[in-house]
Amino acid sequence: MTTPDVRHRSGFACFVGRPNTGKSTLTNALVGTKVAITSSKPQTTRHAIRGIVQRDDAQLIIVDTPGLHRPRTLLGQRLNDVVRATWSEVDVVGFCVPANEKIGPGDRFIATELVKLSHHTPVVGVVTKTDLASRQQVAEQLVALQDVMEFADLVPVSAQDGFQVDQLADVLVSRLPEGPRLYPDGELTDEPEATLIAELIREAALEGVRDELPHSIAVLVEEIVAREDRDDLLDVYANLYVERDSQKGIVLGHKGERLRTVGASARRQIAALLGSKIYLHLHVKVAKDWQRDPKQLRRLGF
Ligand SMILES: Nc1nc2c(ncn2[C@@H]2O[C@H](COP(=O)(O)OP(=O)(O)OP(=O)(O)O)[C@@H](O)[C@H]2O)c(=O)[nH]1
Repeated sequence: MTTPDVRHRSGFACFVGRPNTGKSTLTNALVGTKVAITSSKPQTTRHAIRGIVQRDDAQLIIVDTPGLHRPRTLLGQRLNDVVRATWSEVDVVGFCVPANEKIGPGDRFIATELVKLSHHTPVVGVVTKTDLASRQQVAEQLVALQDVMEFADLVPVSAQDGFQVDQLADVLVSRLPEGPRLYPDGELTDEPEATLIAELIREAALEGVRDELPHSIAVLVEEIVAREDRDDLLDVYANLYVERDSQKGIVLGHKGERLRTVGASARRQIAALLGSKIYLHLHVKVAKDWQRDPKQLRRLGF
């Protein structure tokens, strides 16, 4: 229960950083196993919700961002625009740098971008994977990180052994505005995995084409099976349904390139969700006017 002298806070956070810096693992450590059903997300964010930290005094919603890349193509630039838009929509950003790796050009590139928004969105420096470094190394990394940009706060954590995970939650929560829960309790879910996976794929597929295909994509996970003779690999079979042939083209992209990107992005998230390597078999199908056909709708899980 919220005590009268502590005001309830709620809002959004995202973690940014080079690939492999521990963002997903940290999100999972903060959130536990509860995942939000993104189809019921509040209108305040257009981005995939990775999880919700639910406390008596706060609700912290962690959203996902695709990685920021040095743009080489127009698509790369567009993607980066999406990333920046997300960063400026959240209440607090966590910039993740692992304790056991030297800060490099990739980190500095991200920092240059973060500095631009740090006057209106607080950026917390997060030194991750502290269990892989000595105390001395962690201390040095904190100092080195401070040289990269000015942070609202600095927190070393290990998602692996739980070191300072609660403290990080406190720091992030302290940066949220006062406000009521954005999700009622009931919307945190232990949804069947297939529903969550379908939602992750749908979100990935909508990224960047939401305006063109706002409500025209549905995803059905047909099967999740363990690969024979392997205990570390799951095959996930999913179909992505659109209403018209023209929409199929949009989803596939030139020579199927867009679908491959969508698949790769969804695969990473599904792997994080299931804690296993996965192979995603993703196919696009046209289900004519599925939004108006109750039979189709039921089949697609609506
Ligand atoms: N020892 C240790 N390993 C960690 C920790 N956090 C993450 N890892 C490992 O580091 C690797 C990358 O972690 P992820 O959470 O996937 O990193 P990410 O930043 O989300 O990666 P991308 O999705 O590629 O951007 C995985 O093998 C994790 O198991 C930690 O606190 N300690």
